[in-house]
Amino acid sequence: MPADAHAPDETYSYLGPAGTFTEAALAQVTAAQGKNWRPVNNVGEALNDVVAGRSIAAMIAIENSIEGGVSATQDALATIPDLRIVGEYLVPVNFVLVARPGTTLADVSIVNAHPVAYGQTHLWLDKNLPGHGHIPASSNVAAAANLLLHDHANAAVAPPGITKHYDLDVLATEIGDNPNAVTRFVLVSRTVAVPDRTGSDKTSIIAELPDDKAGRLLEMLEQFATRGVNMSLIESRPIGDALGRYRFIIDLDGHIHDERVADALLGLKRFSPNVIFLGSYPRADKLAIEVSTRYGDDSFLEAREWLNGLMN
Ligand SMILES: O=C(O)C(=O)C[C@]1(C(=O)O)C=C[C@@H](O)C=C1
Repeated sequence: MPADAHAPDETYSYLGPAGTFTEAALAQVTAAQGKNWRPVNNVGEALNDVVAGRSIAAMIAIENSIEGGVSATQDALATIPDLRIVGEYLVPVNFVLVARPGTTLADVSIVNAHPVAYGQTHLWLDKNLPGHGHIPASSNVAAAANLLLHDHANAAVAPPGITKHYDLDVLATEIGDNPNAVTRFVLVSRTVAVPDRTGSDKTSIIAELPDDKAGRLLEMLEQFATRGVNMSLIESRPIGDALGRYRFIIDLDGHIHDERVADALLGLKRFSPNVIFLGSYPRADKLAIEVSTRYGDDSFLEAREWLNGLMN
């Protein structure tokens, strides 16, 4: 191996360049400290690094509290096989408007911004820059860096720390539409053994309905409801092969080693033609999952013993 090359199991891919919120999420991963961090241009590239074995894991944004699910991430996780979510991280996000030195707000007609960041700042932009145009960027930091590469835009939506990395003027601070905005990130690796339960876990799955008959979605949700499994997220994404066909991105409270979650997954597997298990992993918010005794492990084990007794 050349002296400057890094071993894949020492490499973590993330949406770059340095200074993105994705990098701030990776900074929360203890195992990644002191390792090689590989900046990439999009979610697909990050996950392909993992699939091809160029990196051990990739940090990717999956949901924003204002903009909702990051569709590129949801679609990639649904279509690239053998991936596992191994951790979840939260990063508060806020934005500044930056421009080349000497620019004033009155000069700004075109704004460069990552689409998710644009979606979180459009109230401010519509109010303060009515009539502005928008050019999408591959990341929040790339939006700012682009200003110094060419003059397609005269301002960019960027993370607050951006002026540490680039010689730009800050035209406005706190331009996020909601000061409490948070982005949820996941660390994704190739299929690995499921980590042990912590008591504060989440299980992510993607499932399709068997057909387009009345009540099918309700039937799928019953698999969780009848086992006392709470969902913390359900979103639909087009499967893409025909109009009106959707897959469902679902987060469940609990771990696949919890009897109620395992039992719900068995029910789901019998019902759905395509279930993808994305992983059981510790929750970023560390909230303890409350389960009534009716749905506790003992309750499932006792019921199974009872049935075994009847059959023997
Ligand atoms: O990590 C960054 O800074 C990004 O530009 C990416 C990203 C995203 O992909 O959703 C992350 C968080 C923000 O909410 C907006 C954009």
